Amino acid sequence: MSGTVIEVEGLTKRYGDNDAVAGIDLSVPRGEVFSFLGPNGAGKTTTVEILEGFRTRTGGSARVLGRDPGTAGADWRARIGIVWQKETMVPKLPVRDVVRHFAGYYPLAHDPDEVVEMVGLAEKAKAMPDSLSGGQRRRLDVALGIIGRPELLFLDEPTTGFDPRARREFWELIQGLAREGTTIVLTTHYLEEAEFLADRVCVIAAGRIRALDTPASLGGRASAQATVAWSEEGERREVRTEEPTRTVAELSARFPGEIPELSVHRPTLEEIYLGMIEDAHVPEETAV
Ligand SMILES: Nc1ncnc2c1ncn2[C@@H]1O[C@H](COP(=O)(O)OP(=O)(O)OP(=O)(O)O)[C@@H](O)[C@H]1O
Repeated sequence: MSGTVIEVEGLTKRYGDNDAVAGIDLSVPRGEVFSFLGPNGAGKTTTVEILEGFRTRTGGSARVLGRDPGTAGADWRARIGIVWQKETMVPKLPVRDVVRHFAGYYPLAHDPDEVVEMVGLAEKAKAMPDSLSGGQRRRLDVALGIIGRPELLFLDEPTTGFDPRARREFWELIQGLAREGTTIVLTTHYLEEAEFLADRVCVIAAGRIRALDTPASLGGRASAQATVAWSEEGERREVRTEEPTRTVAELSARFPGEIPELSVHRPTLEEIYLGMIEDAHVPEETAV
């Protein structure tokens, strides 16, 4: 099935005199991995929870899987998976039985044993949830988010507490789901996670979209100047240029062998992101 999964226009949410969401427009096509980035208090969770149907909006329109999330019912909810920022409440049962229990809520659920395997918990299938490590407990949350074979999966800071290998395995799991056509909305504070997983990144600050682009092009990153640095006559030299290859070729002609301590640096997603957040005049203590 093709088409648009999320369509939002002029979305607002006001708490007292605080515009938590101050007019957001966005559209997410089926099969996309769409990531929200932004400092604490930017309005990401508020936006996502409106889309999940767990918060009311003050203004604007929202369509998710063709329905208004403010009024859509249980059949719509069964098509959505959510991995919350906080641990999902689970019954006091072994991991495998918890997943089996949640599978019972969905008409098209995956095989629970397969999902336990998919999230890397096969060895812990008989363990009680409160005996799991932080990262393993998070994997159980992910299992419960995907057990219903959702068309649209919301992931709110899903890899908090994961060790690097577990994070990499999780990314591969999410890539696999995306390849199968699941649309994924990811909220994260890990820039490398957004860069690895997201087709597009939406930077939100103070309730507004500051940028929406692919990770490679965000904030003019693709065409941003590179810094070529090297050492010469005991000093560190550097040039900022849009043509680093030409600079390296010129240096190569000047030096007989290796160019001493050559480095070519393009802005990372993190540098671009931090620059945007500064431009948005967000107080430092609330930034990522
Ligand atoms: N229930 C609420 N009542 C009043 N204000 C709220 C409520 N929920 C959120 N806010 C305010 O709305 C703004 C946006 O909060 P939100 O939780 O959406 O931010 P966020 O981008 O998800 O932040 P974080 O990265 O810390 O999770 C903040 O100023 C917050 O204090």
